[in-house]
Amino acid sequence: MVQQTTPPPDRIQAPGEPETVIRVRDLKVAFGDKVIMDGLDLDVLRGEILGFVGGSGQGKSVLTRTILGLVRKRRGTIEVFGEDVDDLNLQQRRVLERRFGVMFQQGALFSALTVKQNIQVPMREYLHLSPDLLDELAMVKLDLVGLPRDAADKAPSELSGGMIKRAALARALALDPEIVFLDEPTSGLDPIGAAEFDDLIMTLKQTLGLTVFMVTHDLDSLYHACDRIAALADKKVIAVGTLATMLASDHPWLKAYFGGERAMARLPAGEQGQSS
Ligand SMILES: Nc1ncnc2c1ncn2[C@@H]1O[C@H](COP(=O)(O)OP(=O)(O)OP(=O)(O)O)[C@@H](O)[C@H]1O
Repeated sequence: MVQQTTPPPDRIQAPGEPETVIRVRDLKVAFGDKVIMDGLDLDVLRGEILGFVGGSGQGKSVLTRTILGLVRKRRGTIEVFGEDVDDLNLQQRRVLERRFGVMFQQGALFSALTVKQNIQVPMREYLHLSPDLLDELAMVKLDLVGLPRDAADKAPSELSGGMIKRAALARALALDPEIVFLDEPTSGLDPIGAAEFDDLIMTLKQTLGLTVFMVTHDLDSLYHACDRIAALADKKVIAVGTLATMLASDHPWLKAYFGGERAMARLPAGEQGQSS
């Protein structure tokens, strides 16, 4: 007989409520005796763009790498698609990895490979396809991110900053992931290029149903592209919610971040009255 177990109250999903695709609880990460996170909780919901903010060196990239299994945690649980990652064997882990796409800071393309070959790196690792099919798939990914097809045979050094970001995104999308992790995707882009990149992410979210975990310092991205924002300070996620939630927070770091002159100047008109 199959034993029925009742999920704990915080796991029961009300009808119509978005699924939690990443669920982090009581996470502790440290390097030696330097504690980076302690008691961190975070939910990422299916189909959302979650903007992740925090001061420099607070651990945003480390959290991403911990969720990806690249940094070992000291304590806590990380569940992805409802599975505790600690319970997965090597094969299950590889299956899970295929559902992730990752775009590291500065694109991190292999400089000795062409754009097409870069996009094909994850495909070669996980799929067994003919060279022709690999080429066709790479072209589909180029189209998807709005790169011209003649970019395929170029070296990363021949691309503009904006094109490098798009190529890196194409590689992150190589395996048709369900969740993409973007580490400061618009850094180094001019405001027009950054806005175009945000539009691309929003379009991909709509058309592919992607869930996006985006570490960013870009206020415009936070205001215009993100469905929710999570803020990291004091080794924890101190607030999570819409921009209005951030603006209403009394936490000193959030007040300084979102209430500062630069942030206020960029605030969408509808939110202007939210912060004092
Ligand atoms: N492998 C490592 N070994 C030791 N310390 C590390 C390691 N990786 C990161 N750290 C430290 O962890 C802290 C958090 O780093 P992290 O790169 O996550 O910050 P961040 O919030 O992403 O910063 P930024 O916004 O500047 O990119 C830093 O103090 C960093 O020096």
